Amino acid sequence: MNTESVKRLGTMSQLIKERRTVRLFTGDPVTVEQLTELLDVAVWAPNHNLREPWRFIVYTGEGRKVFADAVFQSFTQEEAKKYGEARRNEYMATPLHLIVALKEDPRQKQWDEDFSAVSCLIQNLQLAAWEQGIGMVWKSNPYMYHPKFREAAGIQPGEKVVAVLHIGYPRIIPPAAPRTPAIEKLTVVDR
Ligand SMILES: Cc1cc2nc3c(=O)[nH]c(=O)nc-3n(C[C@H](O)[C@H](O)[C@H](O)COP(=O)(O)O)c2cc1C
Repeated sequence: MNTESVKRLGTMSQLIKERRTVRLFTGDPVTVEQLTELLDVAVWAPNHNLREPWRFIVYTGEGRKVFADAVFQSFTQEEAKKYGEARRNEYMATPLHLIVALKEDPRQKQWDEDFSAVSCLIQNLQLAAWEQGIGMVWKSNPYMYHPKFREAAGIQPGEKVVAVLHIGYPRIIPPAAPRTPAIEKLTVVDR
């Protein structure tokens, strides 16, 4: 599948099934304006009491160095030597890096609701982007929890990084990994 065939996708069901996580991007830019439009779709995610518990930080252009440096700061000396350079190059070649952060509520119920809402928002974003031929990978790397990464990336105390998303036009779209039919995980209670 290429970008053109992504654009031809028809129904919402098709869009959901055909979206793929993209890890390799072309050099074509995705602008902050494009991202903002997509986020303005994504924020229609359901969220309890309309708390809108999210915040976004995007790194683009030279700002990608800030992101790369933040990740680098979380590395041990050995890790930095092993893949520091490769990671920097990869980050500088990817159009956008987006952090989606959750404003953490100290109340458990609200925290759970808000985390769920942010997850809904992220999937909205992935689908809205895919409709435009834009791909991304949702990352959950250990550096997200590292104090040095958090500080260098601009994460505030009381914020949880829910996702780091690397965003761009797909260079390679991976084949779909099959899903287990829902019936196999469905318990029907009818009496
Ligand atoms: C919470 C979450 C964390 C993820 N973390 C990573 C990650 O760290 N690295 C990665 O390559 N993909 C990550 N993914 C993407 C999944 O690997 C991907 O969704 C899965 O392989 C299915 O592929 P698909 O999205 O193309 O259907 C993550 C997805 C989710 C929802």
